Amino acid sequence: MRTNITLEEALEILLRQSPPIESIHVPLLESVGGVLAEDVFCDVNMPPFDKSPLDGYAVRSEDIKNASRDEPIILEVVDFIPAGYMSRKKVSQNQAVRIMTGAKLPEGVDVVIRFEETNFTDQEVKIYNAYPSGANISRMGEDMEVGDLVLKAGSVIDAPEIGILATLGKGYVHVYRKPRVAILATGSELLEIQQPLTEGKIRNSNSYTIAAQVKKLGAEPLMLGICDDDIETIKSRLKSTLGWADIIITTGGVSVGDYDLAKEAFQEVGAEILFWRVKMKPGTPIAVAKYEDKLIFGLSGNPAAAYITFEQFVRPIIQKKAGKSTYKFMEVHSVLENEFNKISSQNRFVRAITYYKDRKYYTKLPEKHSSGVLSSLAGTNSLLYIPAGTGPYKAGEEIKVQLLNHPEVL
Ligand SMILES: Nc1nc2c(c(=O)[nH]1)N[C@H]1C(S)=C(S)[C@@H](COP(=O)(O)OP(=O)(O)OC[C@H]3O[C@@H](n4cnc5c(N)ncnc54)[C@H](O)[C@@H]3O)O[C@H]1N2
Ligand code: MOO
Ligand SMILES: [Mg+2]
Repeated sequence: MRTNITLEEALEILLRQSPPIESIHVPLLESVGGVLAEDVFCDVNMPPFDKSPLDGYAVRSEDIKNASRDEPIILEVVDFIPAGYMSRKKVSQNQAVRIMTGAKLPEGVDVVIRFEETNFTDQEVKIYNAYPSGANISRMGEDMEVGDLVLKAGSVIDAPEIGILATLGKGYVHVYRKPRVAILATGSELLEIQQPLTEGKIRNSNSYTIAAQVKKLGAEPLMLGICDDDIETIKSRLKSTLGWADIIITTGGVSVGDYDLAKEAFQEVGAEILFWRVKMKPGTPIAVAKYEDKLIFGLSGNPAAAYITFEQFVRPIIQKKAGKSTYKFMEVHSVLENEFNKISSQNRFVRAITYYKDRKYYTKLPEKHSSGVLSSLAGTNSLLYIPAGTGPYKAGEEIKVQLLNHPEVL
């Protein structure tokens, strides 16, 4: 078992263990928020024909090359084309057709002129300017052409992707199945959230925080509830979900206490511990085990430690298993608004509120930041990363923060 490893080593070990899960075929609209499991190539030119982008007159540039305000050219109007219809006529010398936005251009024309720049009757149209050949025409294939790779496997499906797939006539699409994430809170001090508090006990907040984090990523959480610090109970809960889950997350019981039994339980159900303890605060004692193609994350019981280690380690793995190709947080330079005096011997993540104003990022740190404090995580959207041995940081200093709502390419 590897121990006391760096953040980078931990992430590398985890990413290596996490190929995407299988794909499923779903109706188009059910794929919103999912990850595309296939490259999508264009099999029809868009637009499929040269079309008018304006309501106006389609003409031949040749006929109007001498047009001017003083000496307009008069063309005979030979047809009228609404969108969705086609003209059977070929436009000849000194002729024009009245054409609506989206309609297919008739043969012979090479320019469209908007109504506002003309004067017209039912029979004729006056043109006051010359236009180069090709002016105001949407060319066949200018949006997408047959053979173009329009969407790559690994892209997240949002509204524009749905529109593209619809354009290509795809009623069904291959997406990766949502990762299934089981969540178990260990600790004999824990009560279910509706239970009244009794002496020495606290309510299980971790399972809910983590289920919310899982849901936010579009994965499927399953809360396994709470269980005592008893190895047989922990093992039986793990076994009950090994068949269903792609990822299991436990909280509590990963440090060195007499009742910290998570690691032993992982091993006794047949999982191999990949590492225990990472050089970071909070969440140092994180333990991760592998069982077949599943990962079991043993996160610290301390609420902020569990939250932050989820964001650093579980989140990229859920995203990679979900088929995403982007799973690293966006990091930005920001101006620290209040000082941070603690000098840490460990790499440290500090919860933060970062906002953008007048073309700069600014970051505020809440007063409380210990790993057992949950309340001050509320409203935070970023993490200040403090490498071991650096600091103290003064107000006004430039720092780097991770923005938790902006994953980018690894
Ligand atoms: N002798 C040492 N003691 C500790 C060390 C150490 O290095 N040497 N490390 C400390 C650090 S750092 C952390 S982090 C914690 C990790 O503890 P565990 O993962 O073993 O978690 P527990 O002991 O079970 O609980 C810690 C804390 O969190 C509360 N908790 C647990 N589960 C929940 C839950 N579901 N919802 C809300 N709160 C929960 C629990 O009551 C404890 O207060 O170990 C230090 N000790
Ligand atoms: O590593 Mo421990 O995270 O909470 O202080
Ligand atoms: Mg403990």
